Amino acid sequence: MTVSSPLFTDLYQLTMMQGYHAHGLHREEAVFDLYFRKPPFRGGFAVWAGLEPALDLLEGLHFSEDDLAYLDSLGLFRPDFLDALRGWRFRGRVTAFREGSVVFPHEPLLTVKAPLWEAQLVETALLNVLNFQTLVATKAARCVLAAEASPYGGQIVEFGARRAQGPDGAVSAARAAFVGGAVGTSNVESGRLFGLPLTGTHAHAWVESFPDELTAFRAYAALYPDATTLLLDTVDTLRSGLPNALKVARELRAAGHELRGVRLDSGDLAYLSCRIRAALDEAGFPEVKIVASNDLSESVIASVIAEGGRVDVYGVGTQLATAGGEGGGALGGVFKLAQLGGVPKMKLTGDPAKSSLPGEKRVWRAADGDGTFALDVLTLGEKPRAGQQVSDPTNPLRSSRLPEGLTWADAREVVLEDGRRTGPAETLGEAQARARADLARLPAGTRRPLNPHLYRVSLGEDVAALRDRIAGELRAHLGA
Ligand SMILES: Nc1ncnc2c1ncn2[C@@H]1O[C@H](COP(=O)(O)OP(=O)(O)OP(=O)(O)O)[C@@H](O)[C@H]1O
Ligand SMILES: O=P(O)(O)OC[C@H]1O[C@H](OP(=O)(O)OP(=O)(O)O)[C@H](O)[C@@H]1O
Ligand SMILES: O=C(O)c1cccnc1
Repeated sequence: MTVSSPLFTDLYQLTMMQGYHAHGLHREEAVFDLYFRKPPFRGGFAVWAGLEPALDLLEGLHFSEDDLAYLDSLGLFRPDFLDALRGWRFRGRVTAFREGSVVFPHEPLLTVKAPLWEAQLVETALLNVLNFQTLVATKAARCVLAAEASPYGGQIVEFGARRAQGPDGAVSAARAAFVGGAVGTSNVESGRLFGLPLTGTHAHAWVESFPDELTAFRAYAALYPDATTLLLDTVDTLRSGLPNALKVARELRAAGHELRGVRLDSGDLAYLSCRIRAALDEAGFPEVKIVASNDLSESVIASVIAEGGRVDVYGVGTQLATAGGEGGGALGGVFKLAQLGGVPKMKLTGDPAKSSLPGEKRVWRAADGDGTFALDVLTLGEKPRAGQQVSDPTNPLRSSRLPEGLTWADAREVVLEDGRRTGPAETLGEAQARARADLARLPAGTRRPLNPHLYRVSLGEDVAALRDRIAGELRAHLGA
């Protein structure tokens, strides 16, 4: 299976495609919006990730003879439809936030404008790639924000391949974690695929494989004299690991090298890192880094720092690669029809948060005088102006007037035209830099990990009026 296979979709997309084809609807121009309704981890934001792999997927999509033979074998698809899939490719336009952007609920993150059958097919794969990578990038950003709150600084590396949801999960989690601010991964295949910096220490098994800890430490240092990080807790962190590591650090220095780091993998990481920092400093090794691991999460990192911990690098595994924790596990991004053949469409439900927003929308982001993001506004095209009325997408009763003094920017770009990229693919470094810059522009309360201030995404009057008109028509049709 590759994700660029057109069969990486739900069966109903293909059965609908055949139906659109049979009814002559397939070439109708459709507009679909991809968005989520709730930020993950009960936080205030998400870091948008997975766009470049999603564009690769759209550019490469085609039905091979094998794909068509398999579809034929299902006994569901007619020869004329299968014939029409020969030479089929995605020819749509995609407008999206650039990767690494900080994004919020209810705003279209990516809009597909394409013949209906093309847009319908790609829903599953787009959501698969973008939901997961956005979730993991957001988790990484939360860990990075926690680590950087330390007066001494702190970095995140991704250690999660052994716990990730399958090989694909591990590889895309490593990529997404980097977008969210992790500085490296332990997974070598991810390093190769994406050019990510690789990082690593050694395991308990290394120490257990030698007659004693000191011999094991010396053997590792002899092999990697400029890249050794020693794991301290196989025997006893303070009574054995630390004194043995100090011995090896002195021996390395005498031979013209420096010990790179030590790793803590159990016990109270705040207490132990303080004790070890003091011992390393006192022995003349202030540059030796302290790495910590053991079921870390943004809240453990914050706790270690609140207690004065001196960890330099946090190796985060399970919680990062599986995006675990409350409000994690999955991002509920959706892909909803907003317009067909020029006619705005919406899904009406009893729950206003679940109704979709009709029309072809633009996302505008406002910044205040010092560059801090102020709010996002969706319009049918026009740039918002001071004094205009805007309203909450889920509660029309909550409305306000746009203040003076905001600078407005079109938040998205056309990234695919006629199914082809409009420019070169961005590098992961660019995406990571964008995430860092955007996170720095978030209001502090929105960055807060728990019970954050909810950043405002509002509807311009034109979008709200269109939604009210169509909702009214749908209700009138029901006789409601
Ligand atoms: N100062 C701290 N504040 C908050 N959480 C911490 C702190 N120090 C360690 N932790 C976390 O507490 C948990 C302790 O895990 P655990 O009970 O497994 O302890 P342990 O000493 O590592 O034992 P084991 O040897 O079984 O791994 C881990 O998730 C660890 O990251
Ligand atoms: O964030 P995490 O999921 O903890 O990932 C990193 C962990 O993976 C390794 O040990 P492993 O968990 O395989 O064994 P251990 O629990 O016995 O250390 C490593 O020593 C870390 O503790
Ligand atoms: O290199 C390490 O220390 C490492 C890698 C993966 C998982 N745990 C630790």
